[in-house]
Amino acid sequence: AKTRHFKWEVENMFWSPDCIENVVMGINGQFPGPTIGAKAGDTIVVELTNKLSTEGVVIHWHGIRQFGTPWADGTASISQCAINPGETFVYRFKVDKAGTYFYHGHYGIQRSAGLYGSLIVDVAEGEKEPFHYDGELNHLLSDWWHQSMHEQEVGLSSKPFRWIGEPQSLLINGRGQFNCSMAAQFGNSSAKQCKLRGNEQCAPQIQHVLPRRTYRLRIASITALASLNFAIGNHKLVVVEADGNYVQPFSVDDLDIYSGESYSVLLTTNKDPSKNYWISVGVRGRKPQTPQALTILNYHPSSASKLPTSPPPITPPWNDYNHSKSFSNKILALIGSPKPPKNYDRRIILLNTQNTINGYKKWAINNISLTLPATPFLGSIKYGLKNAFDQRSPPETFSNNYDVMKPPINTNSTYGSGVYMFDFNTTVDVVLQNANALSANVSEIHPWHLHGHNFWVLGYGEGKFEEQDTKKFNLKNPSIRNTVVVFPYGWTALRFVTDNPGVWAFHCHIEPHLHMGMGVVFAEGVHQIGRIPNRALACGLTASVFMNTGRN
Ligand SMILES: O=C1O[C@H]([C@@H](O)CO)C(O)=C1O
Repeated sequence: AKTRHFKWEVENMFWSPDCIENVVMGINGQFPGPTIGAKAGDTIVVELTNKLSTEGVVIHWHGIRQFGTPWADGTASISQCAINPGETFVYRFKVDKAGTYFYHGHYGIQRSAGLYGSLIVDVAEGEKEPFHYDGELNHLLSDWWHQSMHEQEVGLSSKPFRWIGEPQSLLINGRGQFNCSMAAQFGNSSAKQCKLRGNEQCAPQIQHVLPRRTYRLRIASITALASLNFAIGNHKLVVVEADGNYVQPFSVDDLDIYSGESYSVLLTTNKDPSKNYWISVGVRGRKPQTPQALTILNYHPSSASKLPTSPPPITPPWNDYNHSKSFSNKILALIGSPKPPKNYDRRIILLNTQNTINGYKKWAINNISLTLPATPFLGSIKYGLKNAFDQRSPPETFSNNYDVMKPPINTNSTYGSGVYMFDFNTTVDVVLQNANALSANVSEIHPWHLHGHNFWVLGYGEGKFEEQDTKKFNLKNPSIRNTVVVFPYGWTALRFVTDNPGVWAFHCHIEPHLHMGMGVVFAEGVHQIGRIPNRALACGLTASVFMNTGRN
């Protein structure tokens, strides 16, 4: 195993992700940030210098569990203090599991500013994947607004509330076309045909393939809001990996991907090699106002500038949830994958609701809207600093007479920063319960992401979760993931083992929703954690501890 060293500088810079110039948060002058490639067992060292000059920064390594390094999880207020302008923080962690991962900002809504990139972990030297491929192609998917991150944030925190709206563009590897369409000549767009030379920042990255080969397509979604559908014209996709875990292979025409998820699919280049084919990405789950993102699958030796001969694949209708559910239900663990424990030690039911607090629009979990404290939980729990956050345990469930199918009768909610404290090495079941939002007949999609862990997806259901639903839990071959969707008016059940000492965020991966309070904090085994680097905790009340004792 190797140690891979990187020196990164985070800075704001002018960039044209969708052919319109904006400001993006880049790394070393690049947007998206550099792709990290590694092998399972390697140690990654990123010396991150904040060159933003007016705000702090942190980076979360999404899908990396941080066994033994909980201070490197990159969550401001949870695992570390934000890195101040001019300061450098060293992230050092092991990538123990092969898979398709990514990294992104986890402070304020910096992910919406474009602070993200890919992290790809191959199997260790001498090891083999359980499938064969000749080459691989990476697709990091995101959504993009012309309004700046700061304008978006102020809108979300204002009274009256100003919603960010739907994205202006979808980006594939940081590239989209706002004022033109690659497929305008096929008549399904009001935009004019793109006349790109190819060297523009917004020019699509053409994916080049050889005929009669098998490719591994890595697809990851780092969107701030949009749920996406990925398809390639005339080609089937065989799903083999989800969030760094192997799945029982199955074939689809298109796949839904929610923010925070990743997949690998196998593509066989067995179509007419004298043609090129569309790679398309469209919006699902919210009424779209954003055109499809397009790029081209270019078969050798066809010219890369040759457009496909037919229109791009049609994205399934945004509200065809049966299509989405059918896809989710097909995702099962590869035979031989670790199975969940048969029983759980503790079950928490988390109801998500849209609420108001003093007229501000928020999201709440069991009627508590998460606010992050000034002192990172990792330090305040370890040092027993009781003034640092709410000491009361957050509720384990919600009122039995709450009607999840109707808007809340009382929209009021409260702020909170309590922590679910779990006994070490126990089995926890979480049931995510969706509900009607503030407006009647609206319930939204929420992809939930757990830090520090993978979990088993035991099942999905409609309406309110009932005890008898546990009979339908899949304990035989549930998929293993770190992000899972909760469908409108439905519930999702998952199970995990508290085997990783640390403090871990569990939250909706929609960036504005997390910012509006849609998350909870889990902690386990914090007292077993050894020395935490001072740099991680040199803020808030933990800074005072260091000043008084001279050491951590
Ligand atoms: O959090 C959200 O707020 C808006 C809407 O509910 C109120 O404007 C929306 O679509 C969200 O997802």
